[in-house]
Amino acid sequence: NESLKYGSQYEGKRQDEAMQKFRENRLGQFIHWGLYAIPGGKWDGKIYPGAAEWLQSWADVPPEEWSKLINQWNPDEFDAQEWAHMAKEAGFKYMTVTTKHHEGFCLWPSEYTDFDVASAPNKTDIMGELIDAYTKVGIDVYFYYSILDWHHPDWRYDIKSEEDEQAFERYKTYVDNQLTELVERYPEVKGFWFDGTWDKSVKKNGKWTLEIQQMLKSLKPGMIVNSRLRADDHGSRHFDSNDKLMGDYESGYERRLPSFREDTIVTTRDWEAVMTVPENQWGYHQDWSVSHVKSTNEVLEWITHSVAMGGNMLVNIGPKPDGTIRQQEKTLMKEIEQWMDINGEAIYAGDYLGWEKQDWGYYIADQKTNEVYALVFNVPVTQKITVATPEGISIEEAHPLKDESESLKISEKGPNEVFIHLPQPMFEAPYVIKLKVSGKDGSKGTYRKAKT
Ligand SMILES: COc1ccc([C@H]2[C@H](O)[C@H](O)[C@H](C)N2C)cc1
Repeated sequence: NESLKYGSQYEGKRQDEAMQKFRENRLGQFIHWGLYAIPGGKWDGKIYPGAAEWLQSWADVPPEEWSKLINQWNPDEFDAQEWAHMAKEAGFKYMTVTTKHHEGFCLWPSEYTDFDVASAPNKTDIMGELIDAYTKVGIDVYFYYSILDWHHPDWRYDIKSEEDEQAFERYKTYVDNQLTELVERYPEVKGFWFDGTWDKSVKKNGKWTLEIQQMLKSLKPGMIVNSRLRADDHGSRHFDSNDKLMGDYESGYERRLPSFREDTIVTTRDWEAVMTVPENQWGYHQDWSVSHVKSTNEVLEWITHSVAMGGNMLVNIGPKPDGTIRQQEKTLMKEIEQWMDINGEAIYAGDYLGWEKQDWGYYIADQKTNEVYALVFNVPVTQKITVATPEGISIEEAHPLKDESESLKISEKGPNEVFIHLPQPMFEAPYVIKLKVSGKDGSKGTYRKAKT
């Protein structure tokens, strides 16, 4: 291990209350909103199938032309309470919203730029409305902030000249000022989700990325910052040159999940996956036929897979330019609500169990109660699931969360292996079973050692 000045600052999971709450939240809502919602993936009459919030890039729109979209920013149907209510009903425990995406447009009245809502026809302070409405219903709010900024004249992809150096110094001050402004204006914010940090200019400024983290934590003790912000002394990102995680949790899983076979190392740290409902649309795209759109059961499996590996999941919505939520996303939130109303106890405060992964689905252990859940996604034609327990641990009872008064038949399969017989007719939604487990040492049988 070499000594690094701007690498990882501590090892292991933060155990303070703020981080414990992040870890127990497990299920969050990601919101991508900005000027990109106005064209919604279409420019000069052409639909671009790529991510709608990247349309400026796909359609190669000059910044000064893209910036004119500010004159069309008028979300007159925006109702933060409605969004917060839908999110609360769906069972989201936290929410992360774009304050500023790569386009550089600020969804709050910033004193450091005119490219913000204060300079648009509709001057609503979107960040203020959202953090008030979501906090009021008990949902923790986090801010997404893109370091990459296609609008700001001092942004640089790389630092190759004295002029670049001076410009980027001005840009760093702009960012520091905006981040300070966001925490001071919205002190209930719980943490920051940084993005747009892959370019050389940021990788050459690892010290700055640590200073941002330290500044935020001094502004608000307990503040949570993702690994994607950080570069170390040598430009290594997320993990420093000694392979130590930087930031408070790993945020490398974007539209992909760790594998139970190869990646159980993730269970030794806090992490969060983020996912889109279409294959790859974060901002509003008017034509979702351009790619596969995940069904509710697919989204539920993403959520379950993340929690079963000891991580969090942010499910994304991309609101329309008028401030309303598209029907597919409203339906999805309603269906998540219906499933979470019955099965949320297996998700909230859920964690990695470590029993042998089975093809029928996932195990989740409750961090606090030590209850064990089997979440069945792949219906077995044998009409029973195999549960193989570690030495000395056995399954006493099995009750479906749908109706806990029901008991499922358990039969011996072999040493430390039982069958749990599933009800007929087979079910259409992920079926969650609460297992009553006994252990040789009297523990509740939750075998927690993560295979690293
Ligand atoms: C270069 O590939 C990228 C770059 C940025 C992203 C951005 C998306 O716009 C969205 O904000 C996602 C969370 N982020 C990683 C996605 C893919």
